[in-house]
Amino acid sequence: MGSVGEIYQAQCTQGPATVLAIGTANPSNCVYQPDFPDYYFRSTKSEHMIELKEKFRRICDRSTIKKRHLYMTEEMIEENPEFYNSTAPTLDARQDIMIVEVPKLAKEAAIKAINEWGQPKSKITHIVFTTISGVDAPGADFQLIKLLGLSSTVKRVMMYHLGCYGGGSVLRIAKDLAENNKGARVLVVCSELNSVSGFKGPNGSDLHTLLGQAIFADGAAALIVGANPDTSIERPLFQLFSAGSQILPDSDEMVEGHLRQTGLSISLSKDVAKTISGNIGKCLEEAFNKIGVSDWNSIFWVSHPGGPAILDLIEVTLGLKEEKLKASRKVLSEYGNMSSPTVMFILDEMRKKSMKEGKTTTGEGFDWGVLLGFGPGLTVETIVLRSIGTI
Ligand SMILES: CC(=O)CC(=O)SCCNC(=O)CCNC(=O)[C@H](O)C(C)(C)COP(=O)(O)OP(=O)(O)OC[C@H]1O[C@@H](n2cnc3c(N)ncnc32)[C@H](O)[C@@H]1OP(=O)(O)O
Repeated sequence: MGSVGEIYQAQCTQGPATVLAIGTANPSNCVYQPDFPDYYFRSTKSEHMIELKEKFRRICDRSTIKKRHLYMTEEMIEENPEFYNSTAPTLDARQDIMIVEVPKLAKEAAIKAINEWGQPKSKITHIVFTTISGVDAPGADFQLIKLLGLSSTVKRVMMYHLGCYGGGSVLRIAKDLAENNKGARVLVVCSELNSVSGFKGPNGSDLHTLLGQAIFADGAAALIVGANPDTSIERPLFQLFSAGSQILPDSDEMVEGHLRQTGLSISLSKDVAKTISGNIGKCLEEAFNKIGVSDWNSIFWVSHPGGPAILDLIEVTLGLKEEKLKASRKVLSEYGNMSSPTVMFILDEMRKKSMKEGKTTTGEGFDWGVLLGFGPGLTVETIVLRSIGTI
């Protein structure tokens, strides 16, 4: 038997944690943004709100979103008129859907990630799960273990109600778990049904909700994360080199998500883009200082899009070349703002595009990259990524 110190050391790994697979999933109902103002005002019996519909059309047109996947179909909305009555107590009905459907969508994404990883699911040792779509006990992490048939000894971290920065938070936690537990393989999951949690009818005195109906969407993503990959059977995609988290000054009320009897009520200040872009340089400097990187065009970018105004202002403020935020803009355009899983869809797009275009690394040919999660707080999660050579 070894000394206590040796036994302790044997439990740890040589990092860094590495992404070994990515899977994504969306509900089958797909809505096209140019059709959505008609769809939304028709299904909520609000066609008489002509001016508000025109404003909504302007927001949809400016959103740069082409299509989104929404669990709530037009038929469901028509069959549940209380969902678009902004004063009806609908939380129970919303919870009944989300408690079942959030883990189900997560399962679809997780199966794809596990299949890509190619290892038996009995090797999964931990789950880190986030959603802002409903709360329950035992939680969505527990339900996912049952749905996938994972071991009852899987160690769980469930983070409810983080919002859009959650995609960064789960990676930060998974990194620590993978690097401090030898042999750990962490299933990292974000699953969101924003169309159920926050669906409301149009109301001229609640423009934040109106904006939310134009940009938020549904989706789930799952990653397998582990340190010391066995490259004879596992394929590394990105290393999670370091992780930081920051609350931005004077921004407490800029993005809020309050769970009410009427569903999730979101507020989105018009200053969000200005505040994020004004602070992002400092977050990057702190993250990359030790590595000696200060040219933000020399790294690859996986940024939560929020909305086009946020990406536009980050681009201008940091002097980024147009191609830097291309993967973020593509996911925004094809899927909308899915909240927490959006950054993982962008990571997936990044490695697939890099491979397809014959780039030398999974990060568009660059060695270093950044994954940014933004959300209520305002909170910024900054994950420094290291790409993997493709040759
Ligand atoms: C980032 C996080 O913290 C986490 C999240 O992801 S939460 C979501 C964050 N995303 C946002 O807050 C959206 C950011 N905003 C945008 O991307 C864009 O402003 C937009 C797509 C909404 C509109 O595009 P734009 O180029 O700014 O067009 P613009 O003509 O100025 O605005 C269109 C309409 O939207 C309205 N609008 C813009 N921002 C608004 C807001 N925060 N609340 C209410 N209305 C808003 C404008 O008043 C305007 O109305 P009119 O046409 O009647 O004047």
